[in-house]
Amino acid sequence: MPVVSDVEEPTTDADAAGEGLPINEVFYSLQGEGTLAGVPSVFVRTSGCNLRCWFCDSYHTSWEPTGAWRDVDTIVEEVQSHEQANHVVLTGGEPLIHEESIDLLERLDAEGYHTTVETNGTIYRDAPIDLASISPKLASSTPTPDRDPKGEGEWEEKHEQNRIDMDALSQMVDDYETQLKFVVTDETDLPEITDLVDRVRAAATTTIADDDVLLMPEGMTREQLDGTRSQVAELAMEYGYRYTPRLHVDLWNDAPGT
Ligand SMILES: C[S@@+](CC[C@H](N)C(=O)[O-])C[C@H]1O[C@@H](n2cnc3c(N)ncnc32)[C@H](O)[C@@H]1O
Ligand SMILES: Nc1nc2[nH]cc(C(=O)O)c2c(=O)[nH]1
Ligand code: SF4
Ligand SMILES: [Mg+2]
Repeated sequence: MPVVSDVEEPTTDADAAGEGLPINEVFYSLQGEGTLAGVPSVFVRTSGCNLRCWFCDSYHTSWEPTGAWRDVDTIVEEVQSHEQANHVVLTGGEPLIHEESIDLLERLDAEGYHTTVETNGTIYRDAPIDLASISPKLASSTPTPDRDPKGEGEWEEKHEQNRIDMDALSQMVDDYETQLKFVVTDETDLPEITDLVDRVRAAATTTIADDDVLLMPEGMTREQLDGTRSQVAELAMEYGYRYTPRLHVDLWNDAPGT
């Protein structure tokens, strides 16, 4: 598979290294996260990200971006080959760094699909998105030198500077049906979550209910989730937020294409 040149900044058609989108994988599975967990869905995973979470479970779209450029027609054909699915999840990497994601979402919408976009919430795009599944990144995601999976903390400052964009977040909340899905490492994340939710509520016109706020345990394997899920479930009850499992990890652990 041709390796994608590092895509870290939002692209325009003119900037893009090729026609279409850098695609890491397309696969059919059950939505594993959030309010639509359990729904059969085709996943389209773009490559390239503007952040570097130390725990990123999609290392080959962020720390080592890998994929092949595919045009929108080819991607839509591959989605349609999974005939049972009515739902498509566009994820990454960060899918909204690519302007061409808008074309893909428009085509999928025209074909009648329900679209979910998994996004870190730092880039706003005007597109037919049925569910914006926003996962704002907390301080505990920052790749400090002791937690850097690749180098020695070279991304720490840039990640820290770019992980929250209140304008993009509030515009997304106002324009789309939204869930705010936080990766929780332990109880020390909660004050930052409540503060961030308050700030988005103040900046947006749309009401954000407590059950639109989801706590998801950190962990890319069953073993890691064994160490986080009970505590995160208790925290959801304590704060009145929704708990979301990582159903795909419970079912298939960290198998590729799930
Ligand atoms: C790989 S990201 C791609 C979409 C986008 N870049 C984002 O972060 O939302 C897909 C989802 O996986 C979550 N995620 C990534 N690594 C994780 C981990 N180790 N444990 C739990 N969730 C994780 C992200 O927070 C996000 O909700
Ligand atoms: N089954 C399954 N559900 C998911 N929901 C969000 C995912 C993602 O990586 O964005 C994901 C994923 O990778 N697999
Ligand atoms: S924002 Fe998403 S894709 Fe980017 S590094 Fe973090 S979890 Fe991975
Ligand atoms: Mg995933």
